[in-house]
Amino acid sequence: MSQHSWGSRLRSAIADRGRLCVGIDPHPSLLRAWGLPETAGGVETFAEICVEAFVGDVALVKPQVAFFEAYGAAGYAVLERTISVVRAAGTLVIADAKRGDIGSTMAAYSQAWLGKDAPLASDAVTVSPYLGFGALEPAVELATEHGRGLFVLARTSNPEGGQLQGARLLGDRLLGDELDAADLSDVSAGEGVSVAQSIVDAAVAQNRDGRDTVGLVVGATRGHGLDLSEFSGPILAPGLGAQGATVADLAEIFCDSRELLLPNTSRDILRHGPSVSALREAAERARDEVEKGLA
Ligand SMILES: O=c1ccn([C@@H]2O[C@H](COP(=O)(O)O)[C@@H](O)[C@H]2O)c(=O)[nH]1
Repeated sequence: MSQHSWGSRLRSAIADRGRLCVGIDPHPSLLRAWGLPETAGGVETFAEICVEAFVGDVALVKPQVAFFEAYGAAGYAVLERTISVVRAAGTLVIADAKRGDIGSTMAAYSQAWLGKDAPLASDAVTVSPYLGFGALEPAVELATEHGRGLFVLARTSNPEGGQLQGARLLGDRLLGDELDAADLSDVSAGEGVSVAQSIVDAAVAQNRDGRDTVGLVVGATRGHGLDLSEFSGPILAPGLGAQGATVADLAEIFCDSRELLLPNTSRDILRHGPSVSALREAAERARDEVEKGLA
């Protein structure tokens, strides 16, 4: 078992460099805006500029795997190098890969993203619980063993997420048309726990060892409607900037759960590139604004 838990590593990184998590998202439109080709080579230059601008200034970066994966093996090679350089410099990497599968396959995904010496090994990875929270167990075990973390999608920042994540459960069944009248007779409208809340509750149970291995993804774009009072683990909150959320929204939405709150912003910083100094200044401004707004 690694000496340092994910929670303690995060606390120390936040104390040193604040809680902002800056995205490394090489969107095709950003490559064009930065005068780079839409190739793996363009993505490599983009990532190198981001590393120069952000490493040492912010506590965490979050490469969006999709934008590297788009270029196949060459894109993955760039991602491997980026993760490795950032981690070697002491900045934490959250790989935004949103992996989730049946348990036996999840074990392989866990090795890929959280294995000790795996080529893509990151400090944390985003995972989807929609094959069942229990199917994530291999990832929870490996992350715990190596002092790394998971961020489980609970209430995502996109408007489409609400239909599924806000659906209510009766026991472990969805409340809806498929239940007969007898099932519903003792359940009044609005009763039952939401799917998203059931993810929160499962994360609370996993974190009882005090290591805060299991974090949540809760978007900053709207009121989440969740009871987070029992959850003291990390919360990755995307949506700041390009998706419309502000620091004032963060302060309001996460009024009771700020200790390990990690607001994420990507395009709103990246639009300042390709100048390294302009990117760094934008990240520092956002970092300081978040610290002030959540103090
Ligand atoms: O609920 C979620 C989960 C993940 N994301 C990811 O975060 C960034 C946000 O980028 P912006 O440019 O700041 O909008 C991106 O990589 C998403 O895939 C999210 O937005 N919402």
